[in-house]
Amino acid sequence: MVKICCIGAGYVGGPTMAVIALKCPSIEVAVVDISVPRITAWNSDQLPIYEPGLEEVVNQCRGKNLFQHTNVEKHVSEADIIFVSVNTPTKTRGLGAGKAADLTYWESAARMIADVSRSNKIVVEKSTVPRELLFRTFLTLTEFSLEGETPDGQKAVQALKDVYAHWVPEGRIITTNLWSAELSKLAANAFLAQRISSVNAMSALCEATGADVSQVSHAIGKDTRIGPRFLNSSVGFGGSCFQKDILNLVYICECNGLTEVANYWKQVIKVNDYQKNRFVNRVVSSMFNTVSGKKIAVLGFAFKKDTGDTRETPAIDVCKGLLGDKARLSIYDPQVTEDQIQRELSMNKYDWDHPIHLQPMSPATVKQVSVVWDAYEATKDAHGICIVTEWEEFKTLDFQRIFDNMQKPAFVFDGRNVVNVKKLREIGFIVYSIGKPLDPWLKGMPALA
Ligand SMILES: NC(=O)c1ccc[n+]([C@@H]2O[C@H](COP(=O)([O-])OP(=O)(O)OC[C@H]3O[C@@H](n4cnc5c(N)ncnc54)[C@H](O)[C@@H]3O)[C@@H](O)[C@H]2O)c1
Ligand SMILES: O=c1ccn([C@@H]2O[C@H](COP(=O)(O)OP(=O)(O)O[C@H]3O[C@H](CO)[C@@H](O)[C@H](O)[C@H]3O)[C@@H](O)[C@H]2O)c(=O)[nH]1
Repeated sequence: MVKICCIGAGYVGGPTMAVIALKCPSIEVAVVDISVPRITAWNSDQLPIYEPGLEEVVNQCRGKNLFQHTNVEKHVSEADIIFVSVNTPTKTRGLGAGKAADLTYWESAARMIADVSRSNKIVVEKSTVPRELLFRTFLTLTEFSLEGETPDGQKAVQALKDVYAHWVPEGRIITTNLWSAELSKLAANAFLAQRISSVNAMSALCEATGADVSQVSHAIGKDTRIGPRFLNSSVGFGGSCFQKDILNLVYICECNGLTEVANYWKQVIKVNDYQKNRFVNRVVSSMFNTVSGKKIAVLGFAFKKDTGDTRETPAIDVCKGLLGDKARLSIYDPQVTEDQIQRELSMNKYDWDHPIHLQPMSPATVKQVSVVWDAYEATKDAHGICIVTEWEEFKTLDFQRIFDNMQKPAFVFDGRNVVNVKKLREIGFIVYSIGKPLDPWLKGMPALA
């Protein structure tokens, strides 16, 4: 039986291995991690990650051909194929700070593989690691063959293809050289993020002119060369990948002396920051230029719907912006705990990407923030509502009931275009919906970042 071991039981390692186990009953999959709480959670009914369908997949395979362990060395030494999916945060200090990947965790995993391996191993890199470093680290630590060019390398490529061929059609498994693979990954995310920054840049222009960004997206999406997907204007993109991958791309460009290319991609992040600032400024300027002491309900904290993941979520910047203006926040998200929200709001930029067990145990609680388990509780007596994540349940809230229980004038700031603006205005709300024609109240209150 082929044995796969995955180092890192996080957002990538956990679900990827669950799918491999499901699709390949003939392969034994061990997921290992240095974090005891994370492994304990994977072995419990409360998985450490929320994703629709994940629990069902794990339940089907756990104990059969899918196992989660903390004994990292044992399972690495027994495996034929080792996936590395440890975290590679953005460096916070030193060379490449704010751009390059911090490879501390990755290097320790690589050293451990070299230490415990007594037979040939295929190492599959899932972490975002610059190929030069990968190459050098393994070359110096082991007798290592890289790329598909050598006969051993070809065998490794075939073994990996055989795993994916269990469910991916042959024609869709692409093999490339290492630089192409690395740049493809970074470019895919950079292109997607650029698309969102483009539509978000249009949203500002729509507000200034009276156009409706949803209509513009719909119209341009009809052109098959553009396509309709990934054109939803928002308060900004988040998630663990887009910003980090663009920063990596920028770093590679700069290392190659390509300043103009680096600046082009940097602009995607700048527009994303602009969009988050613009949203906060709209809130503050609409509410008589001050939110000091006012209760603001924040609906949604995850970086997108259907996940409890809060890494780089725009909610962090929105909340910090409002807290900076001394607002009191009441936050509700169906999948994010109070501890997680408090942790995010008290953490420095980039610290989030370190494993949770290496973060401060009890982060300082942000006193102006309360976290509640119900949208009605969050909005009770609030002066304004900010919708930051597009959870389906926010579309079907009883807004009349919410309006009746709020301070007046009652404001809704929809950062995800989920509410029915017309209906809410009829109820009596003053509504701002990103990229939509402005409420008469908001006209003449320009919110520039
Ligand atoms: N999140 C995504 O969708 C995504 C997609 C593609 C690639 N990536 C890349 O994959 C990597 C992992 O991302 P993630 O989102 O799963 O991160 P994560 O923080 O959720 O998980 C990483 C895990 O690795 C563990 N770990 C760290 N060092 C270890 C070691 N030496 N031995 C054993 N375990 C160790 C940590 O405890 C943590 O549980 C990152 O480099 C990321 O950039 C992420
Ligand atoms: O029209 C859109 C689509 C997305 N978003 C936002 O963009 C961010 C990223 O969304 P999405 O790409 O769906 O989530 P990720 O899980 O970050 O997935 C991205 O990053 C992964 C890790 O690299 C890749 O595997 C995926 O292909 C890539 O889409 C989120 O904040 C979304 O709310 C928008 O604002 N408007």
